[in-house]
Amino acid sequence: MALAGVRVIELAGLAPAPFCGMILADFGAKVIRVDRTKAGIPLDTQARGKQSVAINLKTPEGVALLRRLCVQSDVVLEPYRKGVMEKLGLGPCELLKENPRLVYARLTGYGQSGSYATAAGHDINYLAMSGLLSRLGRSGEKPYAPLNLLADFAGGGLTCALGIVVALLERTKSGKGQIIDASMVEGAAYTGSFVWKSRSIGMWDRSRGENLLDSGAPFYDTYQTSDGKYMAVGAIEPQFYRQLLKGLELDAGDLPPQMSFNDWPELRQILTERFASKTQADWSRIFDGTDACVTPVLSFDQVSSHPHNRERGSFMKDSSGAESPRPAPVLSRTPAEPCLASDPVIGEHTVEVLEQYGFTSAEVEQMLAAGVVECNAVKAKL
Ligand SMILES: C[C@H](CCC[C@@H](C)[C@H]1CC[C@H]2[C@@H]3[C@H](O)C[C@@H]4C[C@H](O)CC[C@]4(C)[C@H]3C[C@H](O)[C@]12C)C(=O)SCCNC(=O)CCNC(=O)[C@H](O)C(C)(C)COP(=O)(O)OP(=O)(O)OC[C@H]1O[C@@H](n2cnc3c(N)ncnc32)[C@H](O)[C@@H]1OP(=O)(O)O
Repeated sequence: MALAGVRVIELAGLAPAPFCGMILADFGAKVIRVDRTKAGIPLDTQARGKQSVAINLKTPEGVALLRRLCVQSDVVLEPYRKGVMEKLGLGPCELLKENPRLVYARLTGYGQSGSYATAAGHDINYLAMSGLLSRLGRSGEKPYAPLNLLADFAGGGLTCALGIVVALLERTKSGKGQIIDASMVEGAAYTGSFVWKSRSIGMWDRSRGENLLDSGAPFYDTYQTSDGKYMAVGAIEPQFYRQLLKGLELDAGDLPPQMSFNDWPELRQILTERFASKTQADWSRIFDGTDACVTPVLSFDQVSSHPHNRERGSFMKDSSGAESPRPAPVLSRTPAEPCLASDPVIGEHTVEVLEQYGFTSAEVEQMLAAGVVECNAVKAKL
């Protein structure tokens, strides 16, 4: 796999850093998640392919141990509030001095500088600060955050993974590591570069929810079908819009012009009534194989059995039968090979990993006895 041989130390976090670590693991990196001792139930749902060591970083021995792990690793990924790692004596100055090849990735909401740098926050706050949230939502309604996808995952975990891969690539030339300051505000804003930069061509001149791509246009929206499901319509270009009308058995001559903003409410009403007259399966049969840009809005239950997704194997099952998306994108020679085994329990690999990193059995025993590290066995499932 593309990242085979890359060793990553991921400090356990809430959602974005675990996703970043999972991407690296899916593409072949060896990712070791550092959990707290006495942590209880693991809350990381993005742990695929990782190993877990439990270390008490509130002890000098725990800190010294982590430093030893970082000396022999390529990447450290930390998701804490600014200053937490420095307080522990694990800041980039210390770690890069000991391992100048280390890529030190810091994934935070507000970044490592600026007046909000130390403030707590979550996806919705970062999205708000990026400007994007002000543009999301329907006409006349308040701004609406689309789950925690944009800041935590697109602007956070994914962007940080890009930073890590780029830094690793650069290291092949310079031989040097570097610090990555991944702010979710900036990552989300960067993901939204199209929105930012297409203001210059008037894409967002109207209020929220009244533009071409923000549910303002009736030909770029969702419609309920007679069985309570939905269809997604993205028929922007005139040639595709004509196919939409054809599938709906509507005559362009009886309708207002496609791009007449003032007539959009009337057009939306016509499309709403038409879509409500048949089931989702009926509409799918009508539009499949056309260029009308009309697709069913699939539920999680429907997604993997849809013929297109099934043909590509876009979703996969783990050893417990749970379904999830296959890693993307697909590389032709060295594709991701996601681990299908169950996620690690906290501290499951403590002894194994420490031995791999050169600790003697006596050292490991001593740290276990002193509560510096913890090793937990997987409970058998009956
Ligand atoms: C919207 C998303 C978040 C969604 C996550 C949800 C899935 C979950 C969030 C809450 C969960 C629920 C909750 O826990 C209650 C239930 C618990 C039950 O067990 C299960 C059900 C629950 C309902 C549970 C269910 C779900 O899991 C939840 C709903 C996001 O937006 S995520 C993005 C968040 N932002 C960031 O990541 C930005 C960067 N980070 C930060 O700004 C801060 O870390 C953050 C997130 C604000 C948290 O601040 P906090 O004060 O808690 O921590 P820090 O200041 O960073 O300091 C960390 C301290 O921990 C020490 N430490 C770290 N590792 C170790 C170790 N191995 N050993 C010892 N100590 C360690 C570290 O030294 C720091 O200590 P100090 O404070 O003394 O410096």
